[in-house]
Amino acid sequence: MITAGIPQCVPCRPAARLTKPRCQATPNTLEAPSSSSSSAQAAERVASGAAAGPRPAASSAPAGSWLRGQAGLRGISLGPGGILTSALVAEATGTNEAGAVADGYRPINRVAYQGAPGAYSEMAALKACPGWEPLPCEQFEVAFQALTQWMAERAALPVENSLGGSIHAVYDLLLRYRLHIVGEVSIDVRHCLLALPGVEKGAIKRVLSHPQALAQTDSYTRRMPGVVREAVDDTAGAAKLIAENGWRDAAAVASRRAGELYGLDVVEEDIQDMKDNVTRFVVLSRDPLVASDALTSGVPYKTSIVFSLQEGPGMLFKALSVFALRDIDMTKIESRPMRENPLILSDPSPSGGGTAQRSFNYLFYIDFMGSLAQPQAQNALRHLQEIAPFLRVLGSYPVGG
Ligand SMILES: O=C(O)C(=O)C[C@]1(C(=O)O)C=C[C@@H](O)C=C1
Repeated sequence: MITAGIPQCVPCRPAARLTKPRCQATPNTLEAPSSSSSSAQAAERVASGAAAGPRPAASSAPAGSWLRGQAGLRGISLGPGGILTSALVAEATGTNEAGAVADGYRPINRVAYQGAPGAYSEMAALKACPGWEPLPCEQFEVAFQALTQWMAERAALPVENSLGGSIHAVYDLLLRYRLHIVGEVSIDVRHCLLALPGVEKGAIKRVLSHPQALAQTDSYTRRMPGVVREAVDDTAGAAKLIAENGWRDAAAVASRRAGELYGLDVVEEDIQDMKDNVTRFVVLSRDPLVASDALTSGVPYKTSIVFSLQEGPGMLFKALSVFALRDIDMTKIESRPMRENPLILSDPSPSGGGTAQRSFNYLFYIDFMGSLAQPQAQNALRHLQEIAPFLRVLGSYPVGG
């Protein structure tokens, strides 16, 4: 089963051509479309596969339930934390599930990201969508929900870091939500140790940050005697917590900009374990890019896919050979145990007496150079489909820096 069309893509409205934002939202206020949905538009989107939202239930859901969320859309306040939460999404839309086009909806140039203002993800969001309004979201999934529910037109999510490796939670969400990768950006992550003004390094007993940032500064913080490391939702959120609570025994691992935003001083800069510390983000949209644009744009493209394999010897080798045979350059491979169906039980030995062998059932995520508009990419995916019970194209997009 291929769940995004190969090779044809559903045309989208590219960001560059979006009209002026419908509303000028005041800071901390998020306005969402207020009119009820057009069931015809929604049905068309469901049929085309362009609509976004958690699956598998959505594709078979009656139109009424698909549209349910749109009826209650209205302006909401982001609250004292200034951050969008799952509960606020549900309050604004009546649901966390997939949304659809509301009548009279005009796109708002807003890009969702996970974390508080000052998070590295905010830098990535603004690098991907310069001049757009950034929308801070409490968790990764809230950013997916914000895009699904038309509260944002793009979302920027981290997928891998040069020190910490892949960010698996985002890979899992890419599978659960029917959104499309339309771009990528990388950010140089330069961590600072931030503390309230006047706090000496020796007085710090707790270091707070995002788990990835704690991992990226592991050697540094291990050299701080008696320090306890505490994981929080994001780097900038750690700085904010320290400032709000006046914690003089704590420091945050976060960006210089987070320190400036929340009034913390830089105790030490560039504390990441390796000087080069780069995080790659994908940019998501509800619609895929138009495949044919890749042929005329003259820029190199990348395609991201996810697939499962039949059981049997050499299946992964066969899967990878569909790219090698066509000289297609694979830039990334990642495997994740299938959450829904994680174990394969094989029979005990025929001679009897053995116990069943248990191994993992995997999903494979691959990025390769090339666009879906190119015949060799289409042929490779057709070939892969012969041995992959499940195959989905996550997106075909210009290579970013
Ligand atoms: O906490 C932040 O500032 C984020 O943007 C999240 C995040 C991540 O999830 O990897 C992004 C970049 C850095 O690698 C550290 C943390």
